[in-house]
Amino acid sequence: MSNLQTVRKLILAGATLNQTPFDWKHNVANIRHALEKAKSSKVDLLCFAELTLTGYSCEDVFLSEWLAETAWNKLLEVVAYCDNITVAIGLPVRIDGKTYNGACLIHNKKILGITLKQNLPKDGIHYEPRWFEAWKSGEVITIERAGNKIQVGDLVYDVNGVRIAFEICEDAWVLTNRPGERLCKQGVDIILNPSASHFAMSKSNIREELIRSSSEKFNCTYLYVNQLGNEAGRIIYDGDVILAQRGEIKALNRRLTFQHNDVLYCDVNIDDTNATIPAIEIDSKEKNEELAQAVSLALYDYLRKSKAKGFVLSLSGGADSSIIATFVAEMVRRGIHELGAENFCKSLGLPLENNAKKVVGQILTCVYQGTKNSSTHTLQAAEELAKSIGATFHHWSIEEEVNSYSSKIEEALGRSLSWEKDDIALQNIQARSRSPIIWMLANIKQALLLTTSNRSEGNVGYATMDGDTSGSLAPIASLSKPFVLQWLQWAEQELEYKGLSFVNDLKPTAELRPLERHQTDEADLMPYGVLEQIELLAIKQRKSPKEVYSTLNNGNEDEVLKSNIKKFFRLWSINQWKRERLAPSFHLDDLNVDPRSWCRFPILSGGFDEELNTL
Ligand SMILES: Nc1ncnc2c1ncn2[C@@H]1O[C@H](COP(=O)(O)OP(=O)(O)OC[C@H]2O[C@@H]([n+]3cccc(C(=O)O)c3)[C@H](O)[C@@H]2O)[C@@H](O)[C@H]1O
Ligand SMILES: Nc1ncnc2c1ncn2[C@@H]1O[C@H](COP(=O)(O)OP(=O)(O)OP(=O)(O)O)[C@@H](O)[C@H]1O
Ligand SMILES: NC(=O)CC[C@H](N)C(=O)O
Repeated sequence: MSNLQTVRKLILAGATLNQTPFDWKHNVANIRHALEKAKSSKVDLLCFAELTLTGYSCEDVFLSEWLAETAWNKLLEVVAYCDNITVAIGLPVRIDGKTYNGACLIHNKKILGITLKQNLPKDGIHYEPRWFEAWKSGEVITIERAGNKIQVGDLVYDVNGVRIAFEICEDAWVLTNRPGERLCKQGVDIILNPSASHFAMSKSNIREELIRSSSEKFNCTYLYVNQLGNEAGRIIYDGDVILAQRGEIKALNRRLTFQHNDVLYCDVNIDDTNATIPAIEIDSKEKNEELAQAVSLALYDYLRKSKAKGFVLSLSGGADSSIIATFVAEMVRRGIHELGAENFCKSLGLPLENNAKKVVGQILTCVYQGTKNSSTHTLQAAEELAKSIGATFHHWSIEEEVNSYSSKIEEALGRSLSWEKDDIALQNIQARSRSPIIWMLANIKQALLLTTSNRSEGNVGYATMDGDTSGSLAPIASLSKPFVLQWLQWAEQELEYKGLSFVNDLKPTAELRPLERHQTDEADLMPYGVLEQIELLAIKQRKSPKEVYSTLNNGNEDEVLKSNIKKFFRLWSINQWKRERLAPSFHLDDLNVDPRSWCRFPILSGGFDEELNTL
């Protein structure tokens, strides 16, 4: 930053990295790679995301002594690469048996200090207070590491006449106690915000507006850098780098890249912001498009990080399994487009293949598993879709297995089973008979079995445990059925998956009862639109049954609505155990029912009995 004193111009950069919890070799190499890029572009100040060294999602390992100790040693390795550059890098810091979430500022191979996060997120999917202590605003202490004294806490740094400070992720989202409020009074020029902010549909605009308005409010240059990709299984980070000056976005990258890292540079003038050279890349905020990109990246990261050889899917030709097959095809298309066929195949341990459809054939195996209750329409829909995307497709009947189980039970009970008496059991045995054989295929192929559970059925337990819930990854468990249905229409048109036309012509049905009974999901449950409305009020807005009713009934008595609300709350309560057993799922929507990331509810409860009786 040699010329800072006089003109206060500098090249600012943000580096978003796809890290993995305590994968030291990869994480440090990735940091180094981004650093080299920045140095060769003569960057003066480079900011990485929150907890970049360890990864954001080390969970209870953050409570150990060894993680912070190793992170410190890795930090020293990174410091040694920081010649002629100022670098901000996130890591956990352990002081007196407590862990803090820190951002270290390094200038020309010297540690200037470590800022500690003051506001810890505890809402939605965030559980930071379990692992970290919040730092008190205004406090600074000195710690010793290997004989060196280091300032930590609430710091403002002066680097060649430019005043730099931090807000660490949630520090910017809180309504009170924002560090920025105090920093702007101290005349800070640049606020750096290293973040780990999860993807949720339509959240990106909110994030950008937060950064823009922060730069205006604090009259400063504000640089925000998010984590990238599916770091640890469930949560996807957008990987956005946003630079704003005094109320104007000056630099923005395209989110959700398949690359390991993305460095965005901007020629910044601190005093005359009109002289800053904007660097704005095109990034789509359209909900269906951003979802396609996020799920594609999530599947890609999950596959390469789990080192599995591909995916196996029980493909019924219905919406849920078909959207998942389409997502896998889309992951291949986007991955090849961005990385090139060679890098894409290499990163997944696949033989080189330039044709995207053939790559899908290597990665995805789909099986239609019919019974006498399956229709030719669903078989055709499954087969046409699989063929159109290039997936490997098998078709077999599980009638023999279903009959074998049923006749053994009949013999043991000494009576015949009937649809009148044994409806649910006769449905479930079909769903369960599909499971052992498809798991066997997954074992043989060393592949991951994808389960097709969606959020609407998760709400009410409309799935057979260890039947259609079988699998080790649930890509759409946070998506509602209405969203799935409209996305498929969009994908047929906009992404040109013409093979979806048969799928899009069908009505959701489990096909578990005899065909002449014309089973449909909505007849079994309630219209999906109604279910979604009740869910929004009952789960996201946490309203009581009475409040849900009074919000939806438009002032009129509505017995059907009452009965649907009762059904929802009853089924919701008795099926918590099923949600506890769902396979790990991607967090795609901030209304999510995954008890291990978003929504906690007792497994055993009063089930709203009293509240429902007063409806
Ligand atoms: N609190 C609790 N804690 C632990 N376990 C509990 C429990 N309550 C019941 N259970 C156990 O759960 C069992 C019942 O669960 P489960 O066997 O899954 O079956 P269940 O939930 O009774 O029935 C499955 C429902 O899903 C529908 N389904 C199935 C398959 C596919 C589709 C589709 O849309 O394609 C729909 C089907 O029409 C039916 O309405 C009980 O037999 C009991 O053993
Ligand atoms: N005939 C079948 N062949 C293969 N898998 C099946 C078959 N029927 C059901 N399944 C599996 O069970 C899952 C659950 O069925 P469900 O009906 O909920 O979903 P879907 O058939 O994909 O979509 P929709 O509900 O819109 O018909 C399917 O996604 C699929 O994985
Ligand atoms: N890592 C964090 O502090 C997350 C903060 C914030 N709630 C977000 O979702 O972006």
